[in-house]
Formats: sequence, C-alpha cells, structure tokens
Amino acid sequence: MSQKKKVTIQEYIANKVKPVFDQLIARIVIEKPDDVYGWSINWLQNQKSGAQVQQLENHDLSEEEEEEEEVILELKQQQKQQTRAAVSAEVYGDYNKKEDFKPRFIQKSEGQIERIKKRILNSFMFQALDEKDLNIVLGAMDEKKFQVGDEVIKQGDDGNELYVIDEGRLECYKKFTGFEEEKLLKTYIPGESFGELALLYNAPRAATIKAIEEVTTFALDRETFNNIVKFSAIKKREQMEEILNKIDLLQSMDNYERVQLCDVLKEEKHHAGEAIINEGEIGDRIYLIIEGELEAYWKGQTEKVYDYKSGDYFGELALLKNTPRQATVIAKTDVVLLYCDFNSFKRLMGPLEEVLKRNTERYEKYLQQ
Ligand SMILES: Nc1ncnc2c1ncn2[C@@H]1O[C@@H]2COP(=O)(O)O[C@H]2[C@H]1O
Repeated sequence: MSQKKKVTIQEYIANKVKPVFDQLIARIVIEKPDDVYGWSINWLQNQKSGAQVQQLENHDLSEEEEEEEEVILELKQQQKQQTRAAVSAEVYGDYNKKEDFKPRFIQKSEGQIERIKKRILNSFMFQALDEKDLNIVLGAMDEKKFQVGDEVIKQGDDGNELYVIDEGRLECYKKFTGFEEEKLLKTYIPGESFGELALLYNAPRAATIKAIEEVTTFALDRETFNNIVKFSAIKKREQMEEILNKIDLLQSMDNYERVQLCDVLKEEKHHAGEAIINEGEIGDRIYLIIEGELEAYWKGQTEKVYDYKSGDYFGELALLKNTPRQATVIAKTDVVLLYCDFNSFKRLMGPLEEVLKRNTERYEKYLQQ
C-alpha cells in the first residue's frame, strides 16, 4: 500500500470537501427538490455507492499498479475538481475570471454573422449582452451541420457546447429514472437553442437531442459561454422563474419548460381603462397577467362577465374554439401582461390546452351568479 501523504486542511477542503458540495449544490439548483435534506441524503448515498463500486473494481491490483492507478485517478479527479469548482463558483457569482479569458475566434462571412445575430437576439439568454460581448459571442460561434438521425447531444454525457438552431428540426428525449423508454419532450425549431444546462450548472447532459431533418446550428463553446453569457443568463432565468411561478396555469409544467417560455413570451404594459382585446375581433394571442386587475364585458360592454387578477390568463377562448373574441377585456388598474401567439402556445404549452378547456366552465359559473 502506498503511504498516505500529509495534506493541509486547505488542501483537504479544496480537494475532498468542496467538490462534493459544489456538485451537490449544482444538482439542487437544477432539480429544485422541495425536501432539500431528504433529496441531498439520497444523492450523497448514490454518489457513495458509485465510489464504492469503483473501489471494488480496483481491489485485486498489485501494489505498484494500485499506486499508478491512484496517481491517474488523482490527476483525473484534480482536473474534474478544478473545472467543477471554477464553474460552480461562477454559478454563485463568487468570481469571474474575465481578465484571463482569450475567446476563440472563428472567421465567418458577413452573411453568417447576420444569420447568427438574427437567431441569438431572439433568445432571452443572449438579450442582455452589450455590443462588445455580443461581438465576442459572434466570433466564437461555430457553424455545425447534422444529418437526419444524428445525436447532437446524448443524455448523461459531458457537454462542452450549446447550440442555436439556424435550420432544421430536432427532437428532445429524456430517460427518467425507473422508466425503460425515453420520453419525447419537445421538438426544436430554428431560432431555439439547447444544450445550455450542462454549461450553466456543470452537470451531465439532461436529455438526448436528435436531428429529424438536415440541421444547421451555431455552436458556442463552454469557455465563451461561461465568461460572457452565463452570469446574465442565470440572472435572467431566475427573474423569469420568479415571474412565471406566479401564473397558476403554468404550474403543471416543470421548471425547465416554464423558463423556456421566456423565448416566446413578450411583455406589454397598459394603463387603467385601456381595452386589451375587443369583442368580435380575430384573436391570435393568449395573455398572462403579471400585475394588475382586468374585467371582461359582453354584449357591447353592457354586461360584465369576469374579473381577472394577477396570476390569471385570458384570450384563450379564440384559441380553443377558433372563434372571434367573445368578450372585451379592459384593464381596471395599470397592468403588466405577458402574451404568446397561438402557434407558439400550441408548440410549447400544448398539454395545457386540456387545463384551459376544463377551466372554461369558470365563465359559466360566473354568469349563473
Ligand atoms: N425538460 C427538460 N429537462 C432537461 N433538459 C431539457 C428539457 N427539455 C429540453 N432540454 C434540453 O436538452 C438539453 C440536453 O443537454 P443539456 O443538459 O446541456 O441542456 C438540455 C436542454 O437544453
């Protein structure tokens, strides 16, 4: 057996303790369990069993082999720890090593730059970039093409790039613990991005993404993402999560799906007294109420049919029944709304249509009162 080296308490914390807690916190941030204690105990136990299996696999090595193996493992561990520790620290805004960072630069045509710009400026993750940072990101993007059937990302792998789709569609599948089959989560279309989670939280890929058409993407590397985009992306995600958590309708979606709505939801403010939709018009949007109160009227505004308050939604009947607007909705106070066009709603929030349908009886109840 090799003799144990003496380690300082700082080395012990840096090499043994911090990596475990950095990983644990990163996983908690992703999973957001209600029972943090219970979930953490479970996670730590699973990690421990994994480490024990590794030890068992090594049990019959000779002393020299064992020593060699230890060195290799230690080197691998150190490499992992260094990146993990750095990334996790960034997650919490502890430090940001911008000054040491040399972004990669990939030469492109004017046409390519315009295409990338058009795509990324539609994505909430990139919207907060100033011009200098936007240029660094444009320089670092790498055009990558995929064929039908290609797996761009595989669940469980390490990830080093995120992708913005320029052309073609892909499907996202996830295998949930305890289930054999992968579940189709969503279809990605041009303008959307994926593969950001592994970079945001330094976690393994959370899902598998396959091309179902010929696809052109722009890939952004981990270093540029971490140094330029990550901090503002995390901040934006958290702000959006807080806002969308207040909308009852969205509570059956998982956190991840909710935050993805940021790319399609647009904000609108109105003063008290303004009509947001008018009876008889053709509707193409559904509205979510972030702040304020509104009222719905029928029959040329003679009959009040509903009171809305923050956390509620309206404009869904035209979507469900494919009819013109059946009421006029007027802001009772100043209001802040988010809206989403029907096509995006169907694509991203399709399963919620059932909830909307069930809820239409709320209007009938109101009329009977
Ligand atoms: N419900 C979901 N949970 C996790 N990842 C998802 C989900 N839907 C889409 N994805 C995407 O699938 C990607 C797989 O790689 P990442 O974990 O890096 O980032 C993930 C997200 O971009």
